[in-house]
Amino acid sequence: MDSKALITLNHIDVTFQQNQQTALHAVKDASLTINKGDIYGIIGDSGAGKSTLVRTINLLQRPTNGDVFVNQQNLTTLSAADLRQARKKIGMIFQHFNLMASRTIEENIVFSIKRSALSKKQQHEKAQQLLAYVGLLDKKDVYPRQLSGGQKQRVAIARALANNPEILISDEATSALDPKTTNTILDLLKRLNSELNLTIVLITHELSVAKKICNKLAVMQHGEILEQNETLRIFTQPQNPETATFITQASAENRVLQQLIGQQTATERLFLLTYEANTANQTLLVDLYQDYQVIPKVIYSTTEMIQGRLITKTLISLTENYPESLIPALQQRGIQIMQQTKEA
Ligand SMILES: Nc1ncnc2c1ncn2[C@@H]1O[C@H](COP(=O)(O)OP(=O)(O)OP(=O)(O)O)[C@@H](O)[C@H]1O
Repeated sequence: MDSKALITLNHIDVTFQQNQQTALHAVKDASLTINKGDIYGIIGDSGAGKSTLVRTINLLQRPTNGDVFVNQQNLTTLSAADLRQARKKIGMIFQHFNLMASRTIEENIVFSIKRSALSKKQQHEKAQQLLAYVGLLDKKDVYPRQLSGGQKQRVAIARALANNPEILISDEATSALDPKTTNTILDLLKRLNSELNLTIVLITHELSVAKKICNKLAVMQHGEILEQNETLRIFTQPQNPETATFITQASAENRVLQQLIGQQTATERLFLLTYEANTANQTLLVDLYQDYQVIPKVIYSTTEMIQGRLITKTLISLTENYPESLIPALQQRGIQIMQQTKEA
């Protein structure tokens, strides 16, 4: 086993028996490795199996088949008492915060360490330190209903940290928040990762979240992991055509693209190019003219930051008689190129 690996999921299957005749295969033969210090994103459509797979990491969901290793320890073979100990090292936050409405913010945090070796006084000191860390010490005596969504998620994060976890699982933790609050929570998660060396496993259906903080991604579809790689690679050079289709369809600009593609005439061919906006690529369109005497029409172009790198997406139109060797030549330059056709 890889010695840097903190979490290894080995050939995980999860099947839900729906009735005597039918079973739903929610996760199919999924294997992945998460290293210490990763912010590892799991992306994919609704129902792809993301939550089910991630819930096997702390055995909230027992796999039907396969092994779960955390710190080289196979959790599936542990006794109930050892599993309880192992789970303490894995904190979790959720979309709907899951705070206890009848307890104050401080009591919510104390509750999760009430069986620890700490004295009552130490438990309260710890809760207050954690609230200070997430910037909410002044709210320690209020109840969850008196907080905004972003503040509730900060409390949930403080609570998840109370047992000094090595791993934090975030299941759509920003999905109920507005974009500005989402950014503050993502900044906080990044801080936990760099200051506390916390490994984060993050489920999201928002590609912008994955682009902003994940260093690695696994893409799931119909229970299977289609592809796993560094975030930049997934968005710029996906190896699996279904990954490429998923990230294009799930992207914010897809509607605009579909509209433009719908206006395509019979004699033109549209291609979506994705590439790093570096000096070599600044002359891309001029190079196409010089090398192939084609003049691509630029229909749409956008640039965004992924993992600190500027990535450009450009929709170009070529006349139908473009030279075929142009496509492999672009791919050789590290440019991802996808032909776009009108949806049936
Ligand atoms: N406890 C369960 N019993 C039966 N079926 C389940 C159970 N949990 C999940 N499923 C089914 O397994 C499949 C995968 O669900 P899962 O929640 O893992 O997907 P997801 O990718 O996290 O989706 P979403 O983003 O909508 O939460 C779905 O078809 C879901 O209905």
